[in-house]
Amino acid sequence: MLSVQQVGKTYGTFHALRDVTFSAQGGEVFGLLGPNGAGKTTLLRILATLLRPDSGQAQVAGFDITRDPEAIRARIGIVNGGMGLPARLTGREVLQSFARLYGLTRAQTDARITELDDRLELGRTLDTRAGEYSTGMKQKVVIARAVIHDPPVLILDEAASGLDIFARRTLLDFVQASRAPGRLTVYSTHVMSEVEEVCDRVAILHGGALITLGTLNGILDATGERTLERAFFALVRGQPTGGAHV
Ligand SMILES: Nc1ncnc2c1ncn2[C@@H]1O[C@H](COP(=O)(O)OP(=O)(O)OP(=O)(O)O)[C@@H](O)[C@H]1O
Repeated sequence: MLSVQQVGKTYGTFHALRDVTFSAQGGEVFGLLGPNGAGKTTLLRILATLLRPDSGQAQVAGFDITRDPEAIRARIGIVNGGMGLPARLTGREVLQSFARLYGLTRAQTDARITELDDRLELGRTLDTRAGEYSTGMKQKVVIARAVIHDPPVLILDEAASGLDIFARRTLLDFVQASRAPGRLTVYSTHVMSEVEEVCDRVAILHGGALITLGTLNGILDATGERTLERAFFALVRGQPTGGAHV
């Protein structure tokens, strides 16, 4: 479902990603964990075909990021921090316009909106203009928009950031319930407890390098620590603190 081979990216002389290699399968919620600046967003932008790597290769949903970016864009949904909504449109209108872009019929769109209303508790967001949304309402519609076409690969980049506990709970429950054969969610965050709760496996990025990959229990066993946070500090001890300059 997702395969990354020796991907590297530099910004000028700064190594944001170096030699990152891993794969993730359908049926999993795959965590990407790392502190600010670790390279998570850079990696996710490469996987979403929004940014080209300087080196290495990657395939998403069976397609190559360099050769078939359009095929990948049709098969992924992405949520990242900077996404806005048109203030004058209601949530329903936002979802309907994206559904049209993806070629859904009116009946398919209505059925999908009903399903997402149920799963994401969209409620009154559907008929309220986006300009009047709270942060939580906005993020729910942004997530619904990302999955309106029912993509096999969902990429969430710090999707719980800024949400209150109710909206955060809805999001984490949605991610849990999205786990299904042939479907992959990539869940990127710097919040360890979110990884502990929803991810089947996690890759930890630090200074642009992948420093470990495994199940939560596997990482705890390997480091002899009791929590992911303690394991993280054990793993980064002695490593450079940021992407190095060449
Ligand atoms: N366009 C850019 N030009 C120069 N440096 C950049 C650019 N984009 C990102 N960087 C740098 O690359 C590094 C990795 O950034 P990235 O956004 O991928 O990290 P991140 O793990 O997503 O962190 P955060 O959670 O803070 O977004 C950071 O040091 C950042 O300052």
